[in-house]
Amino acid sequence: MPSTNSPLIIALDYPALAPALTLVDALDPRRCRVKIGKELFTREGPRTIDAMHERGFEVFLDLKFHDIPNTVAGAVEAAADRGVWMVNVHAAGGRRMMEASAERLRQRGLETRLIAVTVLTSMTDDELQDIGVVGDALSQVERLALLTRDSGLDGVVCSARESARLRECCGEDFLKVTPGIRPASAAAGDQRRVMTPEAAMAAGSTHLVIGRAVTQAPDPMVALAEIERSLGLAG
Ligand SMILES: O=C(O)c1cc(=O)[nH]c(=O)n1[C@@H]1O[C@H](COP(=O)(O)O)[C@@H](O)[C@H]1O
Repeated sequence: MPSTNSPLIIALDYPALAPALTLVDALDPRRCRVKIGKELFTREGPRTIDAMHERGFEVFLDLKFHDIPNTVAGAVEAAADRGVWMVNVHAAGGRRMMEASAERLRQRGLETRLIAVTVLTSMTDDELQDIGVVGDALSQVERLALLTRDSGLDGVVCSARESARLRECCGEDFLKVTPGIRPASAAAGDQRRVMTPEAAMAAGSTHLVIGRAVTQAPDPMVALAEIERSLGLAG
């Protein structure tokens, strides 16, 4: 499978495989990776992963596992056995859950990257208070990122607004996968902690997850090319 140096991950949030393939067949696996999330996976299952691999794309399986250690380690192992490039869990599942998952991949010699969601990019400081979190999003993300790093994972999902802080406390190599990416002209929708692609890369994000700004654009390929141009990536 050809690997790509592009930081771009296109979120295939579609209700069926057919429209996802329509987009993917216009994309180039040397220019981006793709993300399969809860909606597409629940409707169409593991064949979605195989369809992307057949087309040469590396896959981020975004199912955000959050359960007891034994269950999550088994789910992470199952994802890795399907050959995905990256899989995620919720850092709120705690140290033992994350350690068990990372250890399972190591024992099996599986190279799938394992990352943890810190604070969802749709959440605000007020919403964190509602669920009993003391402190703002930035300090909660930092706390969970350090826990994730100490549990032996490869990185986190966070908003780009936290990338600069995490670069300082967790280093350049620790993956900072950032959704909530919005070109200046795009609507935020349900996202709250958003940033433009250029600002996110400058802040230290290692990967940008981009969904509706491309998939819902009048011409997705024009929208993607514009993002690549803004980042100085060869189109
Ligand atoms: O883990 C994720 O990918 C994720 C974490 C997070 O905190 N926020 C977030 O938006 N995501 C995902 O990233 C994608 C963002 O999509 P857009 O808002 O359309 O760009 C969706 O597929 C979300 O499920």
